[in-house]
Amino acid sequence: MAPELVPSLMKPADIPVPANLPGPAYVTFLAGNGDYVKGVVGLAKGLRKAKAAYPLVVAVLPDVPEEHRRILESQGCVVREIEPVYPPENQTQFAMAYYVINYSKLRIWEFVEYSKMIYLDGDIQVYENIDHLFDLPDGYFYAVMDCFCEKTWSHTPQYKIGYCQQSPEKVNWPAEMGEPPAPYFNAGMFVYEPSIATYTDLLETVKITPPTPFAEQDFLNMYFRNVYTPIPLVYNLVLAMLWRHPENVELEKVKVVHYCAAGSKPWRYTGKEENMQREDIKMLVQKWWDIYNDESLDYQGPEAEAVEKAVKMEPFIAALSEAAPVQYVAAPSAA
Ligand SMILES: O=c1ccn([C@@H]2O[C@H](COP(=O)(O)OP(=O)(O)O[C@H]3O[C@H](CO)[C@H](O)[C@H](O)[C@H]3O)[C@@H](O)[C@H]2O)c(=O)[nH]1
Ligand SMILES: O[C@H]1[C@H](O)[C@@H](O)[C@H](O)[C@@H](O)[C@H]1O
Ligand SMILES: [Mn+2]
Repeated sequence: MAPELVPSLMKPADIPVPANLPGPAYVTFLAGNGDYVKGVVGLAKGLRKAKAAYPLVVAVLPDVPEEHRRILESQGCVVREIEPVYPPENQTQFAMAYYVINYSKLRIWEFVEYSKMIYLDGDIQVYENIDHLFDLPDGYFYAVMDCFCEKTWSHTPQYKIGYCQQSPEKVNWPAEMGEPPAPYFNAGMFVYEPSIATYTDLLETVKITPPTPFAEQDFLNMYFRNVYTPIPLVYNLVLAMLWRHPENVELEKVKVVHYCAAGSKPWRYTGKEENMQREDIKMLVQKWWDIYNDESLDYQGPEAEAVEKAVKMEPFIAALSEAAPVQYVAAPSAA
């Protein structure tokens, strides 16, 4: 086989990562045979619209039907089956039933064929490119701070006294209650590095950690407390922010929307629940549907993708050959 030719003038950072070396990727999680698959299809199309440069991996539990897996693959997703993770035996009653399944998300630390990943819930939509988050320094856990004001938080002291880390000046944390709670992130979106050492330790630690209401979200907050680095809320707009802390939200700057408020999942939206008749909510639900229904955003297959990449490279190659005549060196043959 003839040796491949590569231009010797490429700077190391410009050389595309070879397919067999770990590169960045997006990852989401899918459980069951219900309608969350729609959320993931929407997300795949949203990432395509935002021209994300990296694939979307879907970590699926064994109960995701074959038909849903095929839909995801036909949308260009990489489907990876994971085993469920259960919290310590007979203690699941301490976590909200609805959230128990999310412990399985811990398996995504095992995906070491990727160097860095952005996890996104299936009820998230990406409206603007966020690939730059992959350039954040390694060794930290990046996520957006949560809001404590919705009823889902009613079991906590924060909720009871009306304290929220999003506007700590509104209700001060009383001195007699000790230190205010450490910064707490919403686990619907985060940037992390897969690692077998971390994965093994996460699974060992979860086995000896009593479950708490927000399940893996509480657990991840505890586990990564020393490396947690908040990022701006434009990277995960928890919808309740719109009515709980409107002064903190600049909606036109938001890149990532998390449809987590009760009644806001676009594919289940009826408009009946509290706050669901707000104009901003109706607009965001419509925006989600516009992407979901846009056939031009359907995956066109690997050939179309390769052509698009080649077109993107054209100006770069033209500039290179203008700057200096391209010299080619023989790359070592894989054969
Ligand atoms: O039947 C289901 C339920 C959930 N999911 C997946 O699990 C994710 C989390 O569920 P929700 O988005 O419905 O939950 P919330 O956004 O209200 O939950 C938040 O709190 C949870 C606590 O367990 C998790 O941390 C979750 O990532 C975080 O966004 C979904 O997006 C989806 O990716 C499914 O695939 N099928
Ligand atoms: O992860 C949870 C969930 O998204 C709830 O819907 C929201 O009210 C909470 O703030 C959050 O912590
Ligand atoms: Mn969610």
